[in-house]
Amino acid sequence: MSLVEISNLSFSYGRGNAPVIDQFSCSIEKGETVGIVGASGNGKSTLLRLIAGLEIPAGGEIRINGLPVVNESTFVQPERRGVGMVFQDYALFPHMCVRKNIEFALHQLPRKERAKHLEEMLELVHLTDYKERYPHELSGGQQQRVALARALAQKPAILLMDEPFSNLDAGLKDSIRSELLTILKKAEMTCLFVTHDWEDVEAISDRSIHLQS
Ligand SMILES: Nc1ncnc2c1ncn2[C@@H]1O[C@H](COP(=O)(O)OP(=O)(O)OP(=O)(O)O)[C@@H](O)[C@H]1O
Repeated sequence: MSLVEISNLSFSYGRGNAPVIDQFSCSIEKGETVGIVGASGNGKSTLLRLIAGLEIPAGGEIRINGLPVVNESTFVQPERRGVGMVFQDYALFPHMCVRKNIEFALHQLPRKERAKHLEEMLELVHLTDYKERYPHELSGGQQQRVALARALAQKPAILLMDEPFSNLDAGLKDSIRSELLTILKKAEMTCLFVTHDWEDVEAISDRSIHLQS
């Protein structure tokens, strides 16, 4: 069974506008890292938002772990889908230190478990020594790792990442890509990410999906 199954998904921004996603279908296996590529504006970010539950499709179905999260009669709220999302700008809370940014994702755990899980996440992304720093005191790559830790902390079934490397300079990209690959494989994570860059696809994905406009 595929972890994510998308069938005949359609979506447009506003009634009467041309569809951004038109009868799109694909499936993703557990543990796979899949890159979504395609021309600018052809709906890559929208597809991630639909899977996360941040947009409602006009038609079609998305199943996660065999259960429908959206179809004509079902809509499962984003926080109940088992989806972690890393946004293009990382969306860290600027007034919270690294520790608090990650703890935010752990609020439903009992205090003791929360502390243990926080330490595990910090170790995974190599930021144990940075936990009291604020986002503006971190490099782009370190901010990306905080966003990743926050998304992974919720133990999502699938991790969605929108242009995860776009804010990094060329020098950082190589090392961050290989670090990310190690983290994903260590966590046995299923991951779907959007990119413009074929080098990202070659570096970290098992395969790619070309989204046609
Ligand atoms: N909130 C919105 N309201 C109206 N139209 C939107 C909205 N968000 C995106 N669009 C339009 O929908 C289309 C798909 O946008 P989307 O961001 O999914 O594309 P993308 O493939 O991720 O683009 P890029 O590669 O440039 O980031 C674009 O034409 C965009 O202008």
